[in-house]
Amino acid sequence: MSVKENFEKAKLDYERWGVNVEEALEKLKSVPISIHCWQGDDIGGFEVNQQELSGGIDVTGNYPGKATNPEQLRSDIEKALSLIPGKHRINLHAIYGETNGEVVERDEIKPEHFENWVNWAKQHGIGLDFNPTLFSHPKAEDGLTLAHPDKETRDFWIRHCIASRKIGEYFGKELGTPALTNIWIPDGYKDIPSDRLTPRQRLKDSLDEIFKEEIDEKYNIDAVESKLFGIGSEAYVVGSHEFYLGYALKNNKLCLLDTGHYHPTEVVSNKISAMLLYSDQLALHVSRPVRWDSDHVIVLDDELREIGLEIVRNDALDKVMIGLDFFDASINRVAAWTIGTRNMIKSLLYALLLPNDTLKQFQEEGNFTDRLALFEEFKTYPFGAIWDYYCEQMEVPVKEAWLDEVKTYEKEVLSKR
Ligand SMILES: C[C@H](O)[C@H](O)[C@@H](O)C(=O)CO
Ligand SMILES: [Mn+2]
Repeated sequence: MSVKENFEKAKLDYERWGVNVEEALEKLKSVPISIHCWQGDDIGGFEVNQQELSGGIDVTGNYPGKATNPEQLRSDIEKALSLIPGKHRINLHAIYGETNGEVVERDEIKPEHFENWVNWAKQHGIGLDFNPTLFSHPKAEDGLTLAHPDKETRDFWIRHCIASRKIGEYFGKELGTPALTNIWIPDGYKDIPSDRLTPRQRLKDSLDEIFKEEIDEKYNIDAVESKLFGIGSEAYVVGSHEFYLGYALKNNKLCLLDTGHYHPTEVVSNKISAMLLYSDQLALHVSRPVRWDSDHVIVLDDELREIGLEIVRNDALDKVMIGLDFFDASINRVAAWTIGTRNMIKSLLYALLLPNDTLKQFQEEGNFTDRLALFEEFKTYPFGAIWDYYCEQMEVPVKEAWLDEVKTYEKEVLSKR
């Protein structure tokens, strides 16, 4: 049977429960996933005076072929985009600027250093998102940046964040879609602090300074990303969830929830509905923490499906800005992007294909038997046939056919680096 014939047959199963499959596919097409560029080069970046990765994050593995310059990185992203259905966005860090061999300090980065990225994004009709980089730098060596006790150090990072928002604004103006500029800092302590308040007070003041200048949200949207712990900040992280939740609500900023930044059994899927009652939008870094914030490539597991469900059934596809944040250097990096991003999209499709209204009604009626029965039966509905058809429609490889393309690319391009 052809992909289309399989689809037509599968569609009937879903339609019996009132699911409009064509409508689901149309909706899915309009959802951009912000794909993080840093999977392609193990968060190295292109600074002339490149430093070792720091900030309590780590990339393990040494699979050959990583991108070592912007052209290679863009070419690898293009390859991945050609294997992922839909129109997506690319998320950059400040260390991915291009400065023509010149050392440009982080507090002096300018839109012009990202001109090539913007031209490339225009060529591909995609949006760009941005992140200041407050790690892998001598001024962040002791693990403190915006909360640093030393004013000069703090001011340096404040200027970096201000410069980053301007770059976000530039992306938004040039590309006609607002950039999400997300601030994540590593600040914290390895051991039990004697004062938790003072660093948080300093972080709050630094953020106030960074956001002093209003930037039109048509061009740039600010987000702040919390964390629970990192390597070297096991006992205390200044920018905790409660810290940023409060800050974001009070200052009309977006909270960015990274799925690896909570206690091992604490799930982001359960936070989405609660937070959307109090803020119009929120942002995600979807990652897969294996026992810690390990940033494994996301798989279609229960939590990823639950995240998709929470976004879809709460009608929040345009309220939750979905970004990815994983980095695995032990496998082909183009494959890592492809697997992870296809999984994110699959989770949304899975959610769009559930009879969500019926399931909600069961719950309201106290009919928990039917609720559980349907949840479980739908797990073996012919979801794959709908997904395959979507891929075919979007002109990307069906099933694992994309893997052959990655292998060819590895043979012809990556292995020659
Ligand atoms: C490189 C990313 O910005 C970084 O991973 C950050 O988002 C994070 O999640 C740190 O743990
Ligand atoms: Mn993150």
